[in-house]
Amino acid sequence: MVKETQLASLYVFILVPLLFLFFTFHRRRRTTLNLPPGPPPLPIIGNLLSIGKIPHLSLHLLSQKYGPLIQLRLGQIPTILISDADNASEILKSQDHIFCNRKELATLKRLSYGCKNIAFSQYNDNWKQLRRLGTQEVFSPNKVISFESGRTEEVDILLKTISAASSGGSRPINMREILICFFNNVIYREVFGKRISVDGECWISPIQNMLRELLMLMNHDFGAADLFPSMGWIDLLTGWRGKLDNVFKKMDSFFEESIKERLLAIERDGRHQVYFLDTLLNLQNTKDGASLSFDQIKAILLDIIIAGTETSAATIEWAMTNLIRNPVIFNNAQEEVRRVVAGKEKVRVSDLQHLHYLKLVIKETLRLHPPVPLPSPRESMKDTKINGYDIPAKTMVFVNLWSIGRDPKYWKDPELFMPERFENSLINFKGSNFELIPFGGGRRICPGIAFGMANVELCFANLLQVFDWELPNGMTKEDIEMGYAPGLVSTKTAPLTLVAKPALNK
Ligand code: HEM
Repeated sequence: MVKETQLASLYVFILVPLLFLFFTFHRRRRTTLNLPPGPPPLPIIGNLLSIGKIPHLSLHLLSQKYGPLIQLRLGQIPTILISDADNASEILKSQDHIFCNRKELATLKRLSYGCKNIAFSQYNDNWKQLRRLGTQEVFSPNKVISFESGRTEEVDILLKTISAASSGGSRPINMREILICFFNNVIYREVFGKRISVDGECWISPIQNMLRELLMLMNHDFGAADLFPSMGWIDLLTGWRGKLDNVFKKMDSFFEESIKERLLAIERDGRHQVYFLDTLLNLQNTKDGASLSFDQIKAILLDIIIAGTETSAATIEWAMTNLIRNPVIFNNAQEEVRRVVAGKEKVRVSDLQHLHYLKLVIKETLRLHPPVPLPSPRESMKDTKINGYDIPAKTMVFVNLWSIGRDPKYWKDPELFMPERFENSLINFKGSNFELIPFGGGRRICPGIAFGMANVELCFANLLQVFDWELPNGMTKEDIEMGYAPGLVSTKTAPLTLVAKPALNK
């Protein structure tokens, strides 16, 4: 057995000098590097206080002061922040092969079966396999088309729910609640082949509460293990780890139950439509050996549910907010929908291709209010340079999509809501124009753009066709608050409340 005195000498004569050499070398290396500018970090916590409650706003202010490429230290993690299109293009296009890794965060790892999903996986074989299968089998254009009738039915239920909730235009309705409920039902139907709730009951369903808890934890509220990897035990003391375990267990048993139910339903009634879950289960035993594990399947279900619901609901809530604040634009959009639909009661999928102005309204909404203003951070996979600055390997990278959409270098009057700015413009949001990247870019660009837009456009067009919208009595457009609530998905501090009257001029 090693004696205590031997251990003490080992510590004093070997470990201490080694640690000293490590830190001296590390510091010297960092000081000889040409690092980007940035606010001076505080001891231990670094620039953590700069993140604030609404990270995309606080970080935007920092970029106004220090520039579009900033260096920060969040706890122990060296970080850079990108806030303009030129640097974003460098990260997401020219050097995408170096920056397409996701930073592994303990919080997200716990919730995603050890990063076995697409969104939080590092750039490794797991991600490559899932992304390939996802693009070919799950998010493909054929799948978008195959859900057309379910999507249409859900829109019809939504319109009835709004009519009932507003009692012919006499009661204001909470747009956020109703939209989140709608998108949950659409996504659940597409995933499991069933609705999540009976009409109007979304907010009291335990599943809905579980999802809200999940999203709150995925907000950029880091656990200690994320920022001080050597001190992850703090999360046990603060109760953070317990909270994660608790939500994870609820989510996992919800997935297990839903999968069991689906398998039973197939056995009982046969399979009339191939839902997302069916596609994933079929990929469990493929001949080419690219089989999915059960954990990977549940992790992808998580991807679809968290990525597909609140993002789409936020897009329409912001679009309606912008319209109600700009009556002329509202009128133009509504007039177009009613002209194209010409006498029909509702907008159908085939009408959407003719709704040119409506699409400009959505594009302008995504520019001003990207639903994911600060996507989950990337990590550099090796030492590199951007604009002459050194970026060491393992640097965490944030790209502020909110700042990019409002950069006066690219956008005239960036704070104004002007869909016409896209008239005769070739700029699209599919990842090739870096001044407009609400879905991100490069290898990790959102694979659900077509799904998201199919649901958003049909729902939004019908809201404009079927109802006339007003602010509740006594409220003017100046009273609409435009502040942001904390959260990974950007929403207004207070939900938009509107009165829906059955349309007169259809
Ligand atoms: C308006 C709706 C949506 C918006 C604004 C949006 C936005 C985004 C953004 C900004 C990212 C991060 C990209 C990056 O890191 O560069 C992302 C990733 C992702 N999105 Fe979406 N999304 C939407 C809808 C959807 C839908 C409907 C689905 C699935 C059905 C989906 C699935 C995903 C997945 C799986 C990823 C992770 C991709 C990866 O890391 O490889 N999204 N999304």
